[in-house]
Amino acid sequence: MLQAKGVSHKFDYELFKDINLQLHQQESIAIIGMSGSGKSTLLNILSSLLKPNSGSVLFKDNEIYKLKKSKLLNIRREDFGIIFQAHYLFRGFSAKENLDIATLLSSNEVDMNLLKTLKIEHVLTQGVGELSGGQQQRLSIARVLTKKPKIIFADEPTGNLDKETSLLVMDALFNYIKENNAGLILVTHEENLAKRCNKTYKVVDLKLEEIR
Ligand SMILES: Nc1ncnc2c1ncn2[C@@H]1O[C@H](COP(=O)(O)OP(=O)(O)OP(=O)(O)O)[C@@H](O)[C@H]1O
Repeated sequence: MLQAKGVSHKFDYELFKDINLQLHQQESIAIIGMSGSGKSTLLNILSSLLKPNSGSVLFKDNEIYKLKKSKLLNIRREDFGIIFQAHYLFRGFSAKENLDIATLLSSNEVDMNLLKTLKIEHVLTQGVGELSGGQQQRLSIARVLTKKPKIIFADEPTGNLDKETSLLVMDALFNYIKENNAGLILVTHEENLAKRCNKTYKVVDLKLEEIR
């Protein structure tokens, strides 16, 4: 479904050299590595947000950075679900209104079971500003999943959640990819989360090393 071929990238210094990766349907991949090793940058490259210096990223056999801007935007809007460390909810609107935006853009219904799994079904009428950080994080994840993306790119999705709530979120993500024939690429510092994925790669010396 998603493939990276010979991806290299540098900012002031070289971050990656000739990275190759494949994600299939119903598959989950964890990316781990030292702070500053380039995990978030790689996720940005894979998720259509940052064109690498060289190499290609293919989604369903199309080189995404060679597509017309409008096509790339469509993929980003419809097929890719990107969960950032910082969530971009609309403050001043209620939780439900934030979810409604996703249903309007995708014409999918909000999945009440998902909201229950994430334990946020009871906060729908509250304003975003009244929710705790963890509730906001889970609401932003519910909003991404409501779009029914084919691939979820998640950058430390459980970063500011306690252990129990992290489990809820990861259960929701793993259930989602199974039920929707989707894929997951997860950047995490937490080894126990990485272990739940089908494959784990570590960014070491400009390369991806598979950890078994
Ligand atoms: N837009 C940018 N311009 C210049 N340098 C950047 C840019 N984005 C990231 N970097 C640099 O690239 C390196 C890798 O950053 P990145 O955020 O990808 O690492 P990371 O492994 O995700 O780190 P962490 O685990 O701390 O979140 C860092 O040195 C960072 O300063």
